[in-house]
Amino acid sequence: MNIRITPTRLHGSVVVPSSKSIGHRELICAALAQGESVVENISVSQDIEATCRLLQAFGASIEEIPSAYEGRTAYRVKGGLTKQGEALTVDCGESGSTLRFLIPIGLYSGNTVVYTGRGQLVKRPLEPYYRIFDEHGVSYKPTEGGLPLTVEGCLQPGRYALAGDVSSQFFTGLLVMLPLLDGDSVLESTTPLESLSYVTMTLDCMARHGVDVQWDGGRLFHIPGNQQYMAGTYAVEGDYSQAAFWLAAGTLGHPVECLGLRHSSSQGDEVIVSILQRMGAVIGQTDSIAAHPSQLTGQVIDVEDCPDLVPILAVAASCGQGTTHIIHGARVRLKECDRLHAIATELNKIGGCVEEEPDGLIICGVGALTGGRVSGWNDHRIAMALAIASQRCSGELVIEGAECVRKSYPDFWQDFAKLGGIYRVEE
Ligand SMILES: O=C(O)C1=C[C@@H](OP(=O)(O)O)[C@@H](O)[C@H](O)C1
Ligand SMILES: C=C(OP(=O)(O)O)C(=O)O
Repeated sequence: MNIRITPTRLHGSVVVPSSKSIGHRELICAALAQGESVVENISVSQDIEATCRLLQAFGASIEEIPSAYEGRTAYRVKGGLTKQGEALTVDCGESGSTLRFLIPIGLYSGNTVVYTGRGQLVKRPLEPYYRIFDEHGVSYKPTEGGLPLTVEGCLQPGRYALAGDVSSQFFTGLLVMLPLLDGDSVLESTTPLESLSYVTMTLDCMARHGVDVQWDGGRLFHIPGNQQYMAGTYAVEGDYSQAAFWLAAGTLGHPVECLGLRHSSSQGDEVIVSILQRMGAVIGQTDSIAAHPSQLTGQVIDVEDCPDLVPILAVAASCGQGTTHIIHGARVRLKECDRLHAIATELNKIGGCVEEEPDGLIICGVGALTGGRVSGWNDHRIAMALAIASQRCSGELVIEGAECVRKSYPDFWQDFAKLGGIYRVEE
């Protein structure tokens, strides 16, 4: 599906979807708990559906119940993983989180599991797990280095060491599972741990479910064994990674207000507010967060801890003035597409001036863009960032493959229209 946008300035209020990252974690902790939990205020997306699918295959019961939040879903989750008779084949869709979070849990469930997926997920890195499996006697069989991947065996309490510069998702996967084993474990990052805020978010969620990890902020995590997840009820807060698109829109056009966000969140992407402010944005924070039209100027932006913000930051920087240098973003090449290359290519097609570096971008603010045809690269964050860039285009902008927003934000185009965006769908 292509979307043809007639440039206009967005304005108004939007209730942002609830956090996908917290949603995955809450569903997993609930599925590991004995007893019944309710996970409230879920924004259903393809990635969240993938996590539910896998947890159900591993034996958890997940049932949709009426939500107290308009347009949202609540899930009643009855925990308990069971060994099934035969090998399970599970479809992770395109969700890196689902695959990496649930591989250790699949081992814990005692099943032989064949993990399948689509798009880039088939090739996204899994080597840190392979090294651990080699050291700990777990058998695994990838297909041409990727998915489908068969994993069989079990993990014992012990010492686990893995690189921290590929994806923090491996740490989350192990951190969530190791406390269930019948002895203590130590998890070590052999490099500085990137995307650290996502690990903190994991520990936060585990703590809410009564599970403890000892961590002094360094590279070692001490994980007492024989712990149990407690069931509970939790309503997921708004998603800062998604709010980032609307806040950037507000600085480029007319004021845009985001509702549903929590101040002092465990989400590292909350930093979008201070990054935009540093670029010169006027942002008001009350119960909601509102961005106002502002002249943005170039900055050095370190994205080590907020990789998902890169596409929209590249757009904001292009629409400002001066040079922005995005640094520590090598991992951003390992997402749904090579996001450094994709956003540089597409912005340059429409009058931007973006240069790729091995681990970052140099962006010259050009203020205004031309419009034309761009690709969404089958990557939700590229498509959504380009949609916001349309505000500064002098002519129509066609985004090819715009349906990819379903991965994280199926209502994105509806919200775009609610904020005054004008577009036509071209099949
Ligand atoms: O743990 C999570 O929820 C996520 C971690 C990040 O990945 P990396 O740790 O691979 O950077 C982020 O990019 C992804 O969208 C969600
Ligand atoms: C990279 C993302 O997700 P995942 O790694 O879970 O596929 C994302 O949502 O931008």
